[in-house]
Amino acid sequence: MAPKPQITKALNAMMDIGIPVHTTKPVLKKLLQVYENNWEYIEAENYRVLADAILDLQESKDNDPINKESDPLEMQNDIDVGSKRKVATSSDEPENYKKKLRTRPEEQGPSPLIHNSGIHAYERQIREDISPDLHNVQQQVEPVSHRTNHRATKLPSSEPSSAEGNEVVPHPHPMRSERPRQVSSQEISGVSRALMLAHNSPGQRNAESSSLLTYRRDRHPVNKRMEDLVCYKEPKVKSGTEILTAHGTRDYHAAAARQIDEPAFEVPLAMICPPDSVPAIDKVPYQAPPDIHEDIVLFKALMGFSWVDLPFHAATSDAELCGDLQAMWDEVQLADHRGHLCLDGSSKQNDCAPQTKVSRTLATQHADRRGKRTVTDAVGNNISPSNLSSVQEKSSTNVEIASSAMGEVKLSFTCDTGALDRSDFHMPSIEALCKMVEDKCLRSYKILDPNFSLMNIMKEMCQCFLELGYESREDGGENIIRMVPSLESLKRSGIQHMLGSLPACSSKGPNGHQSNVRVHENNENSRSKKQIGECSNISSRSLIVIPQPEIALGDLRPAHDLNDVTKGEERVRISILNEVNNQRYPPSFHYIPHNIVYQNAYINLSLARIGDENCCSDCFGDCLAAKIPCACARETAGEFAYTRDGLLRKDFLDACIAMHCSPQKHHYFYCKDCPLERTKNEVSPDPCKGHLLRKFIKECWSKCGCNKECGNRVVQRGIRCNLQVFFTGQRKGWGLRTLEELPRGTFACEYVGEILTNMELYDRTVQTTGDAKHTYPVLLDADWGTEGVLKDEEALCLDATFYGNVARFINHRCFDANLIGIPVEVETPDHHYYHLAFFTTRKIEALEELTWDYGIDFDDHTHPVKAFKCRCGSKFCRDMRNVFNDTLCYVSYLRMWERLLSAILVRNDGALWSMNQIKCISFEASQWRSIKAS
Ligand SMILES: C[S@@+](CC[C@H](N)C(=O)[O-])C[C@H]1O[C@@H](n2cnc3c(N)ncnc32)[C@H](O)[C@@H]1O
Repeated sequence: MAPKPQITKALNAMMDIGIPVHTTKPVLKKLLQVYENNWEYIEAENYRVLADAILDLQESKDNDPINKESDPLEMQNDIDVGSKRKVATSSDEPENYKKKLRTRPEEQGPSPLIHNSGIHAYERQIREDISPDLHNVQQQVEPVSHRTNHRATKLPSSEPSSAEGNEVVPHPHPMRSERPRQVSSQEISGVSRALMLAHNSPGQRNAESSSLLTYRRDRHPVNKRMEDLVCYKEPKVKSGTEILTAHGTRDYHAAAARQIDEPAFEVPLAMICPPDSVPAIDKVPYQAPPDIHEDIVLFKALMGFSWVDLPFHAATSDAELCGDLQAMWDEVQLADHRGHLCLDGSSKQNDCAPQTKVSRTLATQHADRRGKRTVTDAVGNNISPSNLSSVQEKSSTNVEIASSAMGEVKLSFTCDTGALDRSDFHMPSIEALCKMVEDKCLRSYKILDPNFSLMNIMKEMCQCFLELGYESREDGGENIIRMVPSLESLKRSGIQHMLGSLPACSSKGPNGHQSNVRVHENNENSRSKKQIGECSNISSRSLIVIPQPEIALGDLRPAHDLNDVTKGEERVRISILNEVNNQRYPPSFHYIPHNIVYQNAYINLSLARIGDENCCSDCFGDCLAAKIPCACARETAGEFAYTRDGLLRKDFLDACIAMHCSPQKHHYFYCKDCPLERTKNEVSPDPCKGHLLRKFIKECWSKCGCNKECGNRVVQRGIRCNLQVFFTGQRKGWGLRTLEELPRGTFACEYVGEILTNMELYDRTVQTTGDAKHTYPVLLDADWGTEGVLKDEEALCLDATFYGNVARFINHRCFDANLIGIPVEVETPDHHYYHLAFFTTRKIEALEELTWDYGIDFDDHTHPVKAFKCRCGSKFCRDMRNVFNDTLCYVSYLRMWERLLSAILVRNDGALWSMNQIKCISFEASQWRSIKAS
């Protein structure tokens, strides 16, 4: 009579691998008879003999049609476990066991439901309930109370079964010569070995698996949890197609069963080499070595689940999971004493890609055993192309999802992407892959169409994988990994269009079949990249689905050409660069090199209006070369504004700067009937608040006799500096900078935009939201004071919000900006309309941001354009919201109010100061304050 604990242990060991008590018991009984109760044989290698015997028996029974109807196991399956018999009679048990032993998915139909939770409960219960009576098991013959149908079950066997009918012929211990039948270790089936390794009890497990077991049971109880998995869908296996099955802990049965009647080799799609896509490295016809399935089975048994079954627990962070997977992987490598190629020296790419490693290793050890030449994969592991080529070209897209009562969710997918048959593919890093997917998808989900589906995201991810893989790399291209061309065309969905990931029409893949998968445009014009740039301010984590039926095609266009925002409209290229964040593009707008009239603006360009006094028709060549300045210099007091070097004359520039910086010194003028105030209140407009009087430059033009290269034609020749649009990172958005040193007085660019009337601007400002806040319109009011009463269509302004040039990127700076806007008369002698040209107020270093003073009154809350909070950083900043941060300035400001208050009191005539007067005092005070502060 065997001691009780030995029976319990044996039953538990079999339970651990899914063999129920009622199946184990009769076999165990037989074994004990054969071995004359010598437990040493039975316990050896974690009950290998017992497991083999059970499986062999089942195999022989399946092959014996006569005995199928009278299964001795069935006859004995209901073993008395004393008063707690209910465990063995659980209705779940036989069915579950049968399902566990199901082999190929084909046999199960497309989407069978496998309820394994019952098994788990059963096992747990058995452990608790095994009766003390069990030690008598081999002497007892139990009545049949419960029949289990194992007929559909197909159990694997590594060697021809020696069972005769129902007779159990155990495998003897391989290490003992006196055993009844010697079996070499090579003959041990993969299944048996896997069972042994996976289920060594702590006291018995050998060095191979002990650490793994420790990991599985102690460090990470995932395997236990995985027993609760309920598979909702299993992958469809296409004829001749190898897939990775994902059936949790019981997969070794399927793999082992496949071993019997069909060649199987499980590798992820990413590792599959099409037969003819790999150069003639290995032309020897490939024969699957007999032990490849052992590897698969062994690995799965060790891991407790196949690589696609890695459990994801809600409470497990990515980093933890990666760490766990890495640990598992290390265990597996340790456990595999045959010294397969492992990931020594692997790159960081592998840190979070255990599935790839696993499959690679299976492939590589497989290839190595055959002693054939191999190719290396992206991390330097050898891969036999012929091994991989045994997998068919075509496969499908599959998603599996499983969850347990404990709240775990398992998601795995195999996505065929219709990859191109190219040899330049390399394995991208998981980090790069994730980032690309995030960029492509998540950040772009400002709006999702109703057809959005997770499947599309997965396909997108696979496509990103490919795109990264085919991008140029720096490692010399030694690692060759091929992809299997797609079987199915990916169905186009609205989201893919929205994301810019697909072209308007589908394309044909190299293998001829239609593929909607876009081959990534690896240039700055990529639609997806445009989307990224436009939407990057959207949180990458917030997926808010807003159904929107139609997306205009124009939305898919890149916002700008990053190499040249001018689209070739200027003589120079002006690039766009963001070194601060991932917002690739500035807001979209139409680049125009010259002003255009929006609608009602009146500009009289007739040549007839230009009299002789307003041009130099007698001049020839370069007017600046003439001894006497021509008529065109009359505007600037008989001297040209420009030097022979094309710079602004110093005294002219100084005067302009002085007028700008000290407007209170009589440089303001007041309209009798201010167009600006009229727009605000047509019926009873406020008095004019004043406009800054400015000096004009007059350039020679078409009616002049000089040539185009005349020194008095600077602004009209356009931009010549090397400029760049860049992201400031100072909460000012984009800005403009120079890439070269600019001397003082250099013409940088003109402010170009739509020419609007004041009324039009007012309407637009009131109505427009969104992008409008990104620009700041300019009043062409430099000469309103001398023009008398301007009609509405003559009171003009420029708005570069929708149409504009590079000047729309120039940010504001109070007082000490490095650019100054100077009115330039070119085509018209009157000053209703003029060009606003920016000149440098000082020498500007390369890479310095260009700024100009918009002339904003930050205290004027009646202005149609609401002032932004100034972040110019100037110590002369006029924005009081900044000023109040400075204690000294605050005190000064208080003093100013004290002065103002006393002035009011002194007047004592009952009259209040006008707003203009107050502002004037305020202005002076702020200047004084600034000086004190500095
Ligand atoms: C002509 S645009 C300049 C380009 C703009 N930064 C962009 O990203 O497109 C004017 C707008 O830039 C921003 N801006 C310009 N200067 C600024 C400053 N000193 N502080 C804060 N924002 C500024 C304001 O939003 C303003 O309406």
